Amino acid sequence: MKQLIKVVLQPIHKDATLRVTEPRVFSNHVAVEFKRFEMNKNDSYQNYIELMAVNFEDQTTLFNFVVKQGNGVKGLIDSGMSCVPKPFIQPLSERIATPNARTCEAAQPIDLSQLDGPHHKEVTKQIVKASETLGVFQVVNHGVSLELLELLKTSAHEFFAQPPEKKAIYLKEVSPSKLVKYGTSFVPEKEKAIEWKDYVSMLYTNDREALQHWPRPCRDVALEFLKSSMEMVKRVVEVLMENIGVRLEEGRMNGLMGTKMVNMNYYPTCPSPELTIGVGRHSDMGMLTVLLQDGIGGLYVKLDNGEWAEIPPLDGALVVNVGDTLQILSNGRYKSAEHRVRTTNMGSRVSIPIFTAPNPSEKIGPLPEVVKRDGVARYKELLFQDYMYNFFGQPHDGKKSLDFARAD
Ligand SMILES: O=C(O)CCC(=O)C(=O)O
Ligand SMILES: [Fe+2]
Repeated sequence: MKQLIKVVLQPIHKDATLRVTEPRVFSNHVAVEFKRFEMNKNDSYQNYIELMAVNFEDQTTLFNFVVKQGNGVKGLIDSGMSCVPKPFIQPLSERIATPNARTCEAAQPIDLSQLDGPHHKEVTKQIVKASETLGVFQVVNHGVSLELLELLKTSAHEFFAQPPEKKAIYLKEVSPSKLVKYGTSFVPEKEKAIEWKDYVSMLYTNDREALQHWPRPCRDVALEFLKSSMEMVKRVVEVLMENIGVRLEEGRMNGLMGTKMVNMNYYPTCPSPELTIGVGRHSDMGMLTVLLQDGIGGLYVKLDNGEWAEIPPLDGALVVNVGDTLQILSNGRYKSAEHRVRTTNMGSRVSIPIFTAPNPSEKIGPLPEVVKRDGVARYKELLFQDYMYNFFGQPHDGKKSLDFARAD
């Protein structure tokens, strides 16, 4: 909504020029953008300035400010907003009432340096058990340097600390590269309530394109993270495949792991965390996700009994979770993790996931070896691009995404 507000200026001297470009807040719900103003020497000392007022009580204006113009949830908080606006208020069923102190098996990390040594069997067992039950575990000695983990968190903060106009160039409608997308929430146009999260995602094709197109504050560390974790991801997939009697040829393995993407998530501090969510209940669509979270915490996974447990931040550890594709390939033996993120008023949280998924043109469906043993295929065979298209077309809704692939 545009409003004309009259303001009486008392210039310091006759040729005063007012240069205020940052949005400011006059009250809880009005942000004001000043336009450059130059005194007309012939005018009297009293003058008017046209102000553009953004009324955050108007939901369309708020949506445009946050989502369409790319100010993000961070822009809202930076403008002085001290309460949660309506479009972010979750229905009761989705809210996380009290921070749940309960933790789960994933509190005990798996030591990957032991995978190819005398403890191979034991470590394999731990990975398999976690993938068959929770769908998530944490790993240490994963081959990614601890310095890099620190740098990743710093550069995520650096990216989001930039002024909105620097980030908004990567909004999907205008981004100079198809590889990079910046935004807020998951599918904000379709959601009942918007998630309290800004993100930037960087799709990997090759090193040259990553260095050319990924945003400067994070490209080098994000690329290093991707490259130094990929060996570990492939090894974990191999272990899980071996366990179900499957040996993937190199070409098929590369096809199933052909899509790689690094995201940086930013969850601004939230004035009323009990009303919002950082990310709603969902599973990831791909093979495996590797995630670095900072020390703030708030990542929850759903247990078999329907309760939620926190995956506690562990210094130097990475979270690994099973995605829908791996559930489909294994005919349901491995479970994609249903997870969600709570918000907090303790500070802004960052997390950096790497998603691995099949090439769009790759066929996915239960692997023949497993179907033969199970005597039934629980999922259909389909092109990964169809699964992906459906996944990104719906708001987060737990593991409903898998229904798309279920055998009739
Ligand atoms: O921030 C987190 O801890 C999890 C983020 C997540 O689930 C996702 O980006 O898919
Ligand atoms: Fe996720």
